[in-house]
Amino acid sequence: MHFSVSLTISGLGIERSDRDLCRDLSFSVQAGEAIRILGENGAGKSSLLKVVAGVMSVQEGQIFFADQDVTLDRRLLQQTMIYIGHSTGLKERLSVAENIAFYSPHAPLDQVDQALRQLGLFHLQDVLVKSLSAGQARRVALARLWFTNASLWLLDEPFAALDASGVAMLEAHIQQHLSRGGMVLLTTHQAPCSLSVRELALVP
Ligand SMILES: Nc1ncnc2c1ncn2[C@@H]1O[C@H](COP(=O)(O)OP(=O)(O)OP(=O)(O)O)[C@@H](O)[C@H]1O
Repeated sequence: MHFSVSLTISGLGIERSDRDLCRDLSFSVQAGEAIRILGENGAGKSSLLKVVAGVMSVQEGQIFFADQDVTLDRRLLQQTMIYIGHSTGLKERLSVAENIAFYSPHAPLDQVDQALRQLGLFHLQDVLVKSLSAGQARRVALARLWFTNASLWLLDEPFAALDASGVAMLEAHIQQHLSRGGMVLLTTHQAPCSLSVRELALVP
C-alpha cells in the first residue's frame, strides 16, 4: 500500500476555556512527512490534534484533505486516519490480547502474534491491562498502529512511558509508515532520536 494524499490546515483558530490557543494557524503535511507539534504545557498541542481528528470542532479556519474541504464533514478524513490520544483508552478489565482484538478486530491472528512479539508483549497477552505498567500499557495502545491502513496518524505523546527499546521500535514503525507515503502529526516533549520530523511551534 502506498499513500499520496496531503493535509492542509488554513487559518485555524482554537479557543478553549476562554483562551486563544492559536489564531490563523496554517500548515500542510505532505505524503511521507512527519510533523512534531511543539509548545509548552497547556499550549494547545493536544487540542490541535483533537481538532484535526474531529474530536473538537473547528471554530475558525479550514481543513483540507486530499484536496477536499473536510472542515464541516470530517468523514472522508476519519475513514483514513487513526488518532491515539494521550490516555491509552484501553479496557482495563480485558487482557492484552482482548484489547487488541477489540480495537483491531480484523487483524489476522498470525499478524497479531508477530506484532505482539515486536512490541515485547507476547508473554503478556493473557494479562489484564489493569495489571500492566505504564510503558507496557502504552505498547498495547500503540499496537493499533501495527494493523491500521490509515494514511494519517495523529499521535499524542506516543513515546510517553516507553523505554529506549520501545522508542526505537516506535520510531522504526513510524519511519516505515512514512516510507509508504503516510503522514504523521505528533506531540512529544522529547525530540525523536532517529526520526526526521518537521517542527511546528504553537505560540499564543
Ligand atoms: N477538557 C478541557 N476542558 C476545558 N479546557 C481544557 C480541557 N483540556 C485542556 N483544556 C485547556 O486547553 C488548553 C490547552 O490544553 P492542551 O491539553 O491542548 O495543551 P497541551 O499543549 O497538549 O499541553 P501538555 O503539554 O500539558 O500536554 C489548556 O490551557 C487547558 O487548560
